[in-house]
Amino acid sequence: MSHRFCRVSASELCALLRPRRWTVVLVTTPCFAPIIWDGTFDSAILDTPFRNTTIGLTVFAIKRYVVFLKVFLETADKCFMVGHKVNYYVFTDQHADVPNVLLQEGWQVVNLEVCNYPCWQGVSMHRMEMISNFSKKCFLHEVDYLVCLDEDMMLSDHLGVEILFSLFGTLHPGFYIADHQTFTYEHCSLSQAHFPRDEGYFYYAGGFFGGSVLQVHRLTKACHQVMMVDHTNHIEAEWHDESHLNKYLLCHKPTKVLSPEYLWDERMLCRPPFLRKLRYVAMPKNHQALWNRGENTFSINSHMQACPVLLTLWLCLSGLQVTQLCTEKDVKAATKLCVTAFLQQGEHLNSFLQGI
Ligand SMILES: CC(=O)N[C@H]1[C@@H](OP(=O)(O)OP(=O)(O)OC[C@H]2O[C@@H](n3ccc(=O)[nH]c3=O)[C@H](O)[C@@H]2O)O[C@H](CO)[C@H](O)[C@@H]1O
Ligand SMILES: [Mn+2]
Repeated sequence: MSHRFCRVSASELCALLRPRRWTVVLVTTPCFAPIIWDGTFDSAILDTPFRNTTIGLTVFAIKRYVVFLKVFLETADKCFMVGHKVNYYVFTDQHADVPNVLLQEGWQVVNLEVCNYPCWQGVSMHRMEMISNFSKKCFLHEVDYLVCLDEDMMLSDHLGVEILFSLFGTLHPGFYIADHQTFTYEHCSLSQAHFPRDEGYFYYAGGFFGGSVLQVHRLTKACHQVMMVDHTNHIEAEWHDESHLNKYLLCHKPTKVLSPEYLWDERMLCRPPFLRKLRYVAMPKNHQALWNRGENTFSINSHMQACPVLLTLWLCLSGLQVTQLCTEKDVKAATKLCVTAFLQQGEHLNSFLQGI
């Protein structure tokens, strides 16, 4: 009987056994859907089967959000689906202010006239209705896939066909390493977005989802319908369309999941070393300037009383001034991100809390 050992010197053996600084990231969901990170795909191989594919990108620039459009389009032109055919669908009520951005040959911007809603929640939530309506009316005949993005963001690295599949969602950057218990699913049992606490593996971001036109049509139609049921019952899910998107993706598992490379906010979050690329990042946003004076104004005191430690903590971590948290939405976002801060800064926070 022969022993088949390979010859390894003592120093090589030491090197092999020495623990390395590996970072383990999840690359499939429990349903075996791939989770897309840098290094898990090869664009050169993937581009060929998608050669004749047309991709539709939906983006909303309603009211003052039109100010973000120029940078959004300019950066998308450089990074989004390079080498493939893209139709940009810009839903807007501000036609006169849509910038004339020179795009790659064959690409086009299609302006879609839509109405606005008095508050930002209304605009954000009605995106589902508008995407659903236009999917049926034209997208189904014009493109193969739809990518539905927030517009107050910019592309900062390659974002290509590796994301395409029948239905995909993006891990929310605030919760990709968070404990399942902290996910901000809708816990009010009266809402259609209600999510039992012991279900769901991932928390998805409202600002980046997509898939085949048929699947996106189904998703947006279903989300709109349940939001209307909530509306009739005078209920609004805490995270609006994002809450309903999460509920939908619990019941209809995505076939691909995008890592937080595909949605990040450098001002709010510490970038971990394993996040090798940031492909789509938040632009700085001043809510006061975006909204009309008096609209959505909010007194911080009531929330500070409700949750003073969380808010103080978040303010310290983010370096924000109290005066910058001027709207209810800001404070909600602060509280949501505070959970992340707790998880990411664990050690520091313990000592910080002891000092309070
Ligand atoms: C990055 C991300 O995951 N963002 C989600 C998050 O908040 P965000 O704080 O990112 O929401 P937001 O203020 O960016 O609003 C969502 C989007 O609606 C559009 N818009 C909004 C208001 C307006 O007056 N005009 C206008 O055009 C615009 O395209 C914007 O990007 O949670 C929201 C629901 O609470 C949505 O699910 C967002 O997609
Ligand atoms: Mn946004």
